[in-house]
Amino acid sequence: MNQLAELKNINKKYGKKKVLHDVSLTIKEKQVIAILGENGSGKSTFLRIAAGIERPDSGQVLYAPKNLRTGYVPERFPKYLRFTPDEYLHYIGKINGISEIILKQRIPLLLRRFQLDKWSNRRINELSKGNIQKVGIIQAILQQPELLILDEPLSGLDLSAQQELLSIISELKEQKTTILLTYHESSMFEGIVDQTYYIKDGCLAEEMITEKQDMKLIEIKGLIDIDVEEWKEILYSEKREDKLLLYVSSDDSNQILTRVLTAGGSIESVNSTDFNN
Ligand SMILES: Nc1ncnc2c1ncn2[C@@H]1O[C@H](COP(=O)(O)OP(=O)(O)OP(=O)(O)O)[C@@H](O)[C@H]1O
Repeated sequence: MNQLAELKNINKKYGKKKVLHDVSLTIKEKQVIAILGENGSGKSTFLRIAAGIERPDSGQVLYAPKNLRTGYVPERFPKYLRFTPDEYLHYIGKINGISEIILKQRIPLLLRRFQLDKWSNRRINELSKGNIQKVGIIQAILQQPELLILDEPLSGLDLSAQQELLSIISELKEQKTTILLTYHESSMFEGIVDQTYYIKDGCLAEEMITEKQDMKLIEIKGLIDIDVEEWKEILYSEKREDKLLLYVSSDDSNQILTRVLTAGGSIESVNSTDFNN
């Protein structure tokens, strides 16, 4: 397998906060690599540096070939764009030097593949979160990137949009696109990811333990004034519309359920899940 990119001895600080400490990673072609870690551990920073969008304080990002085509989808794709998906994708395509003839073929095909064709003349700011996320992915794959970087691509989407996006990501893998991504919905990516790394205390380590924690996913509503996310037992939390999704170890779930009820919240559902941490 040929080497596609290499991040060498990357260091990054924000103010006094050291986020990445001497991090190195080799990305080989046709691999799907996951970068996992707790909230705030530096995953997005690492992905932005790998995409060439952010500069490290020291260290090198080397691509082979030098003009490697990279596509990057941020965790939050801008939702206030007043373009239609069609206009926006033409604009991005032109910036990337793709000819009008190719864009006229490729954009309608991608819009159809992502089931966005019926929305292609609506403005992006009028679309649902899932459809905006799909526009974000199309802009990244429009130039057929050799390296696709996805920052929490499923975050904030409902289950059917998540499954649809997952099948598109699997398809890209089958087409031999190299993918670097981060996510929290680990069980959904089983079978897609080839290698997993964790960022902890600024350092990157390859997955050592494949043992999964027995986890519960708790959906709650109605705890507006309490900062539940500060509860130390919560491994990961996510706001989704009016609900809050909490991932906790099964051992802690009863304690968390009691605390939610005591604080006046309502429990919408409790499900078993897995989550590599
Ligand atoms: N532009 C920035 N300016 C200042 N601090 C930043 C900036 N970007 C990130 N940080 C800080 O760097 C740390 C790492 O942030 P980053 O977004 O990379 O983490 P993450 O692992 O992606 O988190 P999450 O899982 O919550 O998305 C955090 O403490 C964050 O507040």
